[in-house]
Amino acid sequence: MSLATADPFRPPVPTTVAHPAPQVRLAARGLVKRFGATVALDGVDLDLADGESLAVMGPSGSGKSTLLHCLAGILAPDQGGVALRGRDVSSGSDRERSLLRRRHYGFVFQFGQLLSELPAVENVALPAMLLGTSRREATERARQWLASLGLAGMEGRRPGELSGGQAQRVAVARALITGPDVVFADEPTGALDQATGADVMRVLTEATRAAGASLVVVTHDESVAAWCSRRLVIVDGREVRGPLAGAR
Ligand SMILES: Nc1ncnc2c1ncn2[C@@H]1O[C@H](COP(=O)(O)OP(=O)(O)OP(=O)(O)O)[C@@H](O)[C@H]1O
Repeated sequence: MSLATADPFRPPVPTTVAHPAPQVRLAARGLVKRFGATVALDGVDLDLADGESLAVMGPSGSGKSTLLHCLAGILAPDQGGVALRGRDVSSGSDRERSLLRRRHYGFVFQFGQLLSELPAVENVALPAMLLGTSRREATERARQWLASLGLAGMEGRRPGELSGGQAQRVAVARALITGPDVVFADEPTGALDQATGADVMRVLTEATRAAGASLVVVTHDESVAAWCSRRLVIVDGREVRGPLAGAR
């Protein structure tokens, strides 16, 4: 049995349809990014398949966040490129990359980055409204997402009235409400204790997979990476392969 959804905006419901073999969804080739004299990325290649979850690991300052930002179109690489379903998405203008992020990507950050003055339901509904969905429809979808992630009854709470783990669940719902192709998470459990972090990773990986999105997680933490299907280790802006990679 697999999980799929006819309407990508709604929480997934179980079905029994067969899926075709996974395809490469996001591909990066020869990514180089410099900040002045610092070479943050020094020729990174990457293929992310449909439904795959990838942990990006490595020491502090190795280029993990820079890689995530280049993959997600937040930064333009100095050399190389990124393709989403075969279409180049790294060379557009700031505005084009901003639209790309809104339409095709979801984001979960270390501290959630929810809007503190808005209740949870409005935080979740906002990305759908920015894509043109009516407030009523977006609010209904947001309620469904919050309920499906275990937050029924907390729709009206502001971020300051939620625990860290609850706030990250809201962030996961907000990342998924637009039916993204890829969800990017930068240290999503960095502000949480071990048990709460594991709970957030379970929700993040299960909900992302069920929604048909691929996932990229930047983390220092082996126990967080263990939730992902594959890992990429970078040191000094380059991928490290082989047994040493697992030891880091
Ligand atoms: N906006 C920037 N301006 C200048 N240097 C930067 C900038 N962003 C990143 N760097 C540098 O690029 C290198 C890679 O940084 P990056 O944040 O990608 O590393 P990281 O692996 O995510 O680190 P951490 O685990 O500590 O968050 C570092 O030397 C960093 O100082």
